[in-house]
Amino acid sequence: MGLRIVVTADAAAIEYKDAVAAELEKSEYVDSVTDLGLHAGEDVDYPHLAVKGARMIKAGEADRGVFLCGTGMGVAISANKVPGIRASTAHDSFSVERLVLSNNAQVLCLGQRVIGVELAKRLAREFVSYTFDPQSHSAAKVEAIESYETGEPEQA
Ligand SMILES: O=C[C@H](O)[C@H](O)COP(=O)(O)O
Repeated sequence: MGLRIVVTADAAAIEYKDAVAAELEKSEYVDSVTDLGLHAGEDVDYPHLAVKGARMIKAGEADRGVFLCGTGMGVAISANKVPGIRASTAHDSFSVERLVLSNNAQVLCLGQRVIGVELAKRLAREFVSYTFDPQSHSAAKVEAIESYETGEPEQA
C-alpha cells in the first residue's frame, strides 16, 4: 500500500506546492495526495497551515507531509509543535535520505525562495521512496526524541 501524502504551502510557495503535488501523484510510492492549499488568492499564515497538516498525520489521516513556505523553515518550526511530528527543512538529497532513515521524519519542508523547482520535485520524490527501519541503529535515538515529549525525559 502506498503513502497518503498531505501538502500545504503559504502564499510564498503555492507554485512549488502545486508542482510537488503533481510530481507525487505520479510516484509509485504514493496512493493519494491531499492538498490543504493555499490556492491562488488565499492568504493564511504558514503556522496554521503547517499545524493543520501535522495534525492530519498525527490523527492517522495521512502518512507523510511535504510542507512549503518561502524558506521551508517556518513550516518546519510550526509542524514540530505537534507532538509526535518530526519535520525539517532539507534541501539536498543526502539530508532527505537521513530525514527518513535517521530521524523517521514524517514531514519534509521546502522553501520556494531557496531552491529551484526541479530540485524541489526531486527531493519530494526521494522523500517518499524511503522507509524508516525500526530495527536500525537510529531507532533508539528517535525514541529518545519522543521521550522528551512526554514530560518525563529518559535522560536529561
Ligand atoms: O519561514 C517563513 C516563510 O519563509 C514564509 O513564507 C515567509 O515568512 P515572512 O513573510 O515572515 O518572511
